Parts: sequence; C-alpha cells; structure tokens
Amino acid sequence: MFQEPRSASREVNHCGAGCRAGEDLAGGSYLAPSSAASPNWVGEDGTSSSPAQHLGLCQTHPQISPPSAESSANFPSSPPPLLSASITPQLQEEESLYRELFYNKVQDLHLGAGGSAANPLLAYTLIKRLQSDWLNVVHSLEASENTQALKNGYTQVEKDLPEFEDLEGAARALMRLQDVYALSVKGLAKGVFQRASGTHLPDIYTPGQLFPLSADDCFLIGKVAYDRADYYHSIVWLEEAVSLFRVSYGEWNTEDEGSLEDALDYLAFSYFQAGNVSHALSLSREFLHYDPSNKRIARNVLKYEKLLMESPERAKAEVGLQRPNVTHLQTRDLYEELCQTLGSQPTRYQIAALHCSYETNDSPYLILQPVKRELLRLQLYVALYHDFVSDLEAEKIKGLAAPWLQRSVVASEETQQKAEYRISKSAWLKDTVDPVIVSLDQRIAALTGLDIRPPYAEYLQVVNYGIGGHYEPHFDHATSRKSPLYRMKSGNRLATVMIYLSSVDAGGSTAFIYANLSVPVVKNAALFWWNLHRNGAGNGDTLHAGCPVLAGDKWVANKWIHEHGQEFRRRCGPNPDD
Ligand SMILES: O=C(O)CCC(=O)C(=O)O
Ligand SMILES: [Fe+2]
Repeated sequence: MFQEPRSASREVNHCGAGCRAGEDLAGGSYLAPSSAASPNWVGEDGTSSSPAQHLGLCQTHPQISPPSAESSANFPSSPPPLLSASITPQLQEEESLYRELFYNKVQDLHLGAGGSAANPLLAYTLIKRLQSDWLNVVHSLEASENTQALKNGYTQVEKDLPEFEDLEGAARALMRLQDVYALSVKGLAKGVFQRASGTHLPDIYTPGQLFPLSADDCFLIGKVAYDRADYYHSIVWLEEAVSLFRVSYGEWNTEDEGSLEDALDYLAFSYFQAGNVSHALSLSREFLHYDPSNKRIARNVLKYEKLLMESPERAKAEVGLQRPNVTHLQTRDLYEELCQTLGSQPTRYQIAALHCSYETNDSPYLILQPVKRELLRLQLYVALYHDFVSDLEAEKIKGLAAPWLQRSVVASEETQQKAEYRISKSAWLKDTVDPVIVSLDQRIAALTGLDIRPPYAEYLQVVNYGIGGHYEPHFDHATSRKSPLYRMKSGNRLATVMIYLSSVDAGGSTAFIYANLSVPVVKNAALFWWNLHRNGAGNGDTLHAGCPVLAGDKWVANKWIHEHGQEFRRRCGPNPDD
C-alpha cells in the first residue's frame, strides 16, 4: 500500500505550540490519518512510517533556510534588543541579522490587515494569521531567542483567537465560493475574482485592493480538502501551493505551516487517490530531489513505477474528478446559476403585470406613508417592499441581536441541528426588547394584513452571514407533521417577511429556484412571499436559498407568520394553485 502524507489533526496543526525549539519530534503527537483519507496508513510491510520521516507540519527548524542577503536588506527602524555579549563579532553579526529578520516578520504580521475584511481572501488570511501563523512564529526558535514578551503577549490573547475549526471553516468557505461562483483558483491566489475558464461571465467582484494568497495559504486550503478526501479541491489548491512554493524556495518563513516538500507530498498522494499515477510519480520524484533521504516517498516512487510498469495504460488514465456533492442538491446547477447571474431579472421589465406601486393595504397605519412595492413574480407571488425600514432601525436591530448571535440551526425531523447547508449566526428578538421591534411588527401587520401577535407569528429572527455564509435551497414551511415548527400550536408557516438589514459587496442574493428568480440584497427592503397554498399545502415553488456571501457582511431579519389567526385574513380555498 502507498503511504500517504500524515493527515493533519488538530493536534498536529497545533504542534507549532507543542514542538518547542530543540524538542525531539519522534514519538510526538501525530495521530493516525483520517479513515476517510485512507485506511491503509501502515506501510505494505506492516510498519508504519516514523513521524520523523514526515517533513512538515511539525518541523520548524530543519526546513528553515538561512535568510538570504536580499531579504535582510530592509532593516527595521528601531533595533531589537541585544543578545548576550559573550559571542564572537561574526556570530553577533549573524545573530543580529536573524533578529532583524524576525523583527521584520513580526512587523509584517501586524501590517496588511488594514484593508476591508469584506474581502474573502483577506478574511481567510487574517483567520489563518491569527490561528496558525502567529502560533508558529511565537513558538519558533527565533522567537525564543528574541523575546519572552512575545510569547507572554500571545498567551494572553490566545483564548480569543480563532480556533482551527474556524480556519478550516474559512478554507471551506473559500472552496464554496470557488464552486458556486465558478472562480479560478489561480485568480484567487493572485487576489482577483476571475471566472474559471469555460464560463463566459464577467468578474463578479473587483476588490479595491488585492490580497494575494501565499503558498502556505493555498497549501492549507488544499490540506483541508485532502483531510476530507476531497481530491477535486485538494489537487487545484495544492497545485497552486506547489507552484508558489517553487518560486519562493529557500525563503525564510517562520509562520508557514507547510513547505514545498509537504505540498508535493500531499499533491502526489491526492493525484494517486484520484487515479493519476504518473503525476503522483513525477511529483514524488521532485520531492526526492529536495529530500533524497525520505524513505516513505522513496518507497512510494518504487510502487508507482511498479504500478505503471504493470499497467502502462495508467500513465494515460485521466480520471475526471467529480466535485463532491456535499449538499446532495438536485437543484445545484439551477441554484448556482441563479447565484451567479442574478436570475432572469431583466425579463421582468417585459412583463407588464410586474410593476411598482405605492401600497396602503387599506391600513390607516400606511395612509400617510405608503410602502413602495415592486412585484417580482406573480405565479409565485414575490414582492419586494423598498425602504421598509430606515438605516437607523436596521442598525438598531443588528445591535440588539449582535450579543445573542449563535450558530444557526435547521429543523431535522423532530430536532434542531447545525448543518453545513446553513452557515450563519442568528438570534431571536422579542418585541419586549425594544420599541423598534414593536414598531416593526406594526408595520408588518399593516403591510400583510395578517395577525402577527404571538403565537400567530414567531419572534423576529435576525441572521448574520459572514463571508461564504449561505443557506442552501430549502422551504421555510414544515414539510413533515413532526417538525418542531408545530410546537407553537399555531399551524405551519404561512408567509415569510424577510428584511435585508445590510447591503453586501458581492453575492448573497436570495434565489428562488423554481421561479427562476434571484433577488439581490437591497438594504432596508423587505421581501414577502406565501409559503402555503390557500388549501394549506406547502407550495413547492417557494424553494429558495441565500446564496453565499462573496464579499461583505449580510444581515437579514425573518418574520414567519403562521396559519392560525389568519382564518379571516387569508381565506382558504380548495384550488391547489391558489
Ligand atoms: O438570506 C437569504 O437570502 C435567505 C434566508 C432564508 O431563506 C431564511 O433565513 O430562511
Ligand atoms: Fe428561507
């Protein structure tokens, strides 16, 4: 069996902290690889590879090349503290060079975060910097020689820093954006949001400032994919990592988790897993060029060669890698198209019935200030009410919800659970929290003509999506009698009023899959639709989604209005189309 690179566990990723300078790595905290990646971790001969053979995650020192003369040219303005006086002048000079480099490194890690965190690439690198880069720098040999204060400072803030789960989530968010918006990985690594070749769509987002990714940034994304046996993504990201590491080979990068050898190792094994043995072979040979003593890779090379000799057709075999269908979405293509192109918006201007109007809904409350309604679809009734809340109200609502935000859950059978298909945070606000909620409720009641007093409607749910946050196609109404929605004993969710409390820089529109409609985020506007037919059955055409946020911070507020209490307000009818 082939030996794959060690699968990163949380422990391994944290080993920057675990493996202090000079500590023996052998017998350290390596864990067995995830079973998903390969059950065949032990070598063919029954021996497992020694951790010391693995070049990488834990190795801070052997890989670090001495600093090059060029990179030391940029001396800091205030010199770092001096080391002990008992060293020779030449050593002293070298030490000071190292210290200055380290000082520059620390300074660099502080810089560059001033741009807009709305940019997904900046957001990812920031999380990585806080979760992994800093850890590696603080516990590096250079740091221990320089200053204890740096470590103390790190320890103080450590508990507030992102965890590996956050970094992994950020990497997965980038892969989601790559997929849904058909973005080129090469482009992303350069900081631009180009469409992958084969699509004829314009760039979806043009950042004001470019935030390119480093080789190590790409490596980590590839490794996150690899650890999930997702070779479709690991290959492209590790390819990018390898080509960037090749360019910077020999440079001093204390903060890095991986190296060229690591990236080659993971990439080779990803190709092998994907059935491309000849690529696996040439990458492993390149690995041996840099580290001829690695026995595991040497054994793999022999095995790849044997495989290719036994069945030469493998050399040509191009295994078409399938995108992992993590979401099991039957409607994935439709959904993604709507997210990318904002649906078929222009056609609505050609349909006369879709128009804008001022509405009072015969409510005295709205007579002095009618609402601006834009009809978006008729067959499935979807209307957008512009300026439904003011900027002030939106800010107030977000501020009230912010301290209570928690990872959103979805109803699954009888319980509520976190799910990959809904990534956001949410909080529920009762009307007793602040008069702004009371006045919003009044406006919703006036607009819809429905009774929204408890228990006829749920509290206001405020939702915050970070970059890559999304809610894949779903229904708001319950599709099973066992749903927790029925616990309110006021029937199913009859209607949805969803208010956009923010704008976004790119992405994040609300897509109605079967209505071929995608509504861009319009700050302060409220979207309304009926979830149920008049006969009480769920309307399948309401299948809708919150597209991933590509850039920015998206906030919405949901008001779900139930069946009970509306008997005389929305009359029932036998026609299943109504
Ligand atoms: O965020 C969106 O655009 C849709 C949100 C949604 O459908 C929901 O929260 O149920
Ligand atoms: Fe929804």
